[in-house]
Amino acid sequence: MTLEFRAALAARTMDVSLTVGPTETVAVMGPNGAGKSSVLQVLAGLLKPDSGHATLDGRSLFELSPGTTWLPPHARGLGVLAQDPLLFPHLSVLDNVAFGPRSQGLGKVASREAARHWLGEVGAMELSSRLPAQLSGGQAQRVALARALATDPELLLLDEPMAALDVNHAPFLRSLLKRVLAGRRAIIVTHSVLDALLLADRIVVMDGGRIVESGTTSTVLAHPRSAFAASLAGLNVLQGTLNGPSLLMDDGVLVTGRPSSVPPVPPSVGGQDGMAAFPPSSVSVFLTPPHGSPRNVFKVRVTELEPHGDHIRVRAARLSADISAAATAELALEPGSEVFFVVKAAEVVLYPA
Ligand SMILES: Nc1ncnc2c1ncn2[C@@H]1O[C@H](COP(=O)(O)OP(=O)(O)OP(=O)(O)O)[C@@H](O)[C@H]1O
Repeated sequence: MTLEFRAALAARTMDVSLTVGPTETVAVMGPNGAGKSSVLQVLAGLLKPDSGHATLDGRSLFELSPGTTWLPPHARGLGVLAQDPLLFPHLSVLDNVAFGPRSQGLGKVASREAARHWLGEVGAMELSSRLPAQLSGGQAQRVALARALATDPELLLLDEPMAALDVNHAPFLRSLLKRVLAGRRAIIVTHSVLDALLLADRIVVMDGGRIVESGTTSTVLAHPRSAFAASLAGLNVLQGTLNGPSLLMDDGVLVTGRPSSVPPVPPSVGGQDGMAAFPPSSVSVFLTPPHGSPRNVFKVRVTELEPHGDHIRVRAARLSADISAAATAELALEPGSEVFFVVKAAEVVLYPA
């Protein structure tokens, strides 16, 4: 039993197909304007696509061709938690949470009982009689989570739920979400790799209104295929054609590496599209090309220098190197410098695209 979803909307250049299992949490990630929120809006019934359909455990949420079904938001069996808690300002915390069960036809007493249960689950029982204006941002978000869960939704939609919280409140909500998402079906839009790591079973990367990559969180971070996932994973990633222990890039540069073994990937077939990944910390920077052991040498022009932990990150178009401040000074690096990025073959992991 799953969520099956497909939607295309020309006005937002969106065309997405997505399946989510009964107890799966999927993180939707991608650059600004990729279409992540639009996917949630279509699922929530707030944005109508040109075509597509969605079924939740066999029940149709919408079907735009050939017939037309379009369930209104409240009839979809969803819980929504956005960046803004959007609580009803005139209702107490208890009544905000009781609102959903009450709308589903539960009696007043039973609805309040359910609300108390969920307020207890999110550690907000003592806030029951307050009005939303009397809550901190973190408290309001916890109440909004209780409200989203109180209707026992078949699918929880979370749109950057931690984004508006300060650094002190975010960890608490994150661990709370980890607990409540276990065994539930959820889609979380997030810019945070930490949220994806801790909360999601699978990452879907969107770009330009389409899904460009999808896989278990660990696979996507270990073997990124899109530029966005590579940046999330903090890796340099190059694209080309696999041939034995090397990758031939479109510009004719040959990258030597070792086939990936974790998780197992099929042995590479010559001529197959593939990727080569290596961390910026494995890259050395030279002013002249070095000789010796099997190493990959990329002639590059430095575009940017920026602090990165206790190192300096040297950026050059699609590659980055992390080197010490002393080495940066010794090489007299600055934007525009022509240098050689050097990485040992043993540090480069090759895998199919
Ligand atoms: N209300 C709107 N009306 C028209 N176009 C919109 C509207 N909201 C978003 N868009 C457009 O739809 C596309 C997808 O936007 P969306 O907000 O879904 O992306 P996103 O991945 O959630 O971005 P972000 O990370 O910045 O929130 C973008 O091109 C955006 O400009």
